[in-house]
Amino acid sequence: MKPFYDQQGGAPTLIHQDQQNGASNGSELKDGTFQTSTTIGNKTYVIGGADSETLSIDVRIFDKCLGEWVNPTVLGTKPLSCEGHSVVLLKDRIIVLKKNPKPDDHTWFLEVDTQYVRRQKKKLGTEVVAWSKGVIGNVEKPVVISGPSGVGKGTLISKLMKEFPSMFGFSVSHTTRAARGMEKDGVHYHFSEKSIMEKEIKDGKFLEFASVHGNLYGTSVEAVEMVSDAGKRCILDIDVQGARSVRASSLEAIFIFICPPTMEELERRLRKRGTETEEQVLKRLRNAQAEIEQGKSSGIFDFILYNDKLAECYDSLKKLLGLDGYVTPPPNPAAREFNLPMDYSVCKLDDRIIIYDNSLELENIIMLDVSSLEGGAPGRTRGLDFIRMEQLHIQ
Ligand SMILES: Nc1ncnc2c1ncn2[C@@H]1O[C@H](COP(=O)(O)OP(=O)(O)OP(=O)(O)O)[C@@H](O)[C@H]1O
Ligand SMILES: Nc1nc2c(ncn2[C@@H]2O[C@H](COP(=O)(O)O)[C@@H](O)[C@H]2O)c(=O)[nH]1
Repeated sequence: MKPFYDQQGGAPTLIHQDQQNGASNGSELKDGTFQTSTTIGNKTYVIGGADSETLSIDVRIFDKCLGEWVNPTVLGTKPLSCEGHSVVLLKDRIIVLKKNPKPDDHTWFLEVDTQYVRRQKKKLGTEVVAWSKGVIGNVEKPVVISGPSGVGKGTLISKLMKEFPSMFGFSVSHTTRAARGMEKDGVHYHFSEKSIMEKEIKDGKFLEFASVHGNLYGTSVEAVEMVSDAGKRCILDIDVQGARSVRASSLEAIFIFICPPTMEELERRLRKRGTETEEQVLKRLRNAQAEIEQGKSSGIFDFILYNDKLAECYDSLKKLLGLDGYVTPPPNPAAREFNLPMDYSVCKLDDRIIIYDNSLELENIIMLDVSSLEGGAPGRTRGLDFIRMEQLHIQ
């Protein structure tokens, strides 16, 4: 039996049992809210109730050494509060399985000691936890494309998206630069005010950001996740600084650097495009030299392609993405949904979580395999595998 902590006051109230692996699986409190507690070392993570502003599940920490409650900085998209949930402790994160959930909203992870959380704790100097939504299965790794301005990244990406519309989706970046004539907000970029974008960066909404040619550019977590949630492979068109940040993040991607055949040709393309003032063209060309050096030597990039003849470069790009002659079946979003029963208990066996209801009948027992998780905060946690025990029995 473990103490269960009263949300309101300082005194811990003993109200629940069902202790497994440091996690106590929940109780309804007097005010109708529901909470669970998970103890890791000296800290007890109390998950439950609803944040009155966002209606999301609340997180508080009781620090036994300090003998007091700590309100952590909570990063990531928060799950909406629900009728109840179960928790299971993994090494550095807590799985939160919602009760009576929607088919695509049952599994969440509260990261408490992952690399991302540790980095954020150091940066912010506060207690930090981060939410990450669990997703069944995996999508192919995102593709990061970098290269100097005018080299032809956008042209190559457009060709790819046109030829394989159901396979690729574009990560729409935020930028503080002004829109060009034909550019549409929300399609080419999310054109943002600097102060708003800076606030969102501070709130942890960006996977990466950088000051490029005098403006702020950034990839929001949401931009990448929207593409992945649609079952498509995400393409990011970002500069070398951004690629470096993504390389250091939990997003596993393929990194491709596009080089111009010569600096003269790069200048010719930039001028011919006619979208920049003379001053901006000169600035972009000055930056190009350093970007090419870093692109070739930094070790960030898995592949370097020269965009001399467009058709040849495009063919090479398709080849390295495994698309030469290969017909990929369209994604099936339904395969990434699963229904949990209305009410259930959980227990953990190694890398498997057993989900069962009171009947204990085989047909109502589900196994969640978490041995192949990928990604995580600040994005989704992929690789969930739900298996009905009934299916295993038949095989
Ligand atoms: N292989 C090529 N040969 C000749 N022109 C090209 C080639 N590839 C692209 N272009 C042209 O070069 C110009 C710049 O291309 P694009 O806008 O795709 O560059 P970019 O790398 O996306 O630039 P930015 O980083 O500024 O967005 C465009 O006018 C495009 O039509
Ligand atoms: N680090 C990031 N760089 C980005 C992002 N979106 C675009 N870019 C890069 O900026 C330059 C200039 O783009 P332009 O549209 O103004 O010509 C180019 O190198 C892009 O790759 C981003 O989200 N993050």
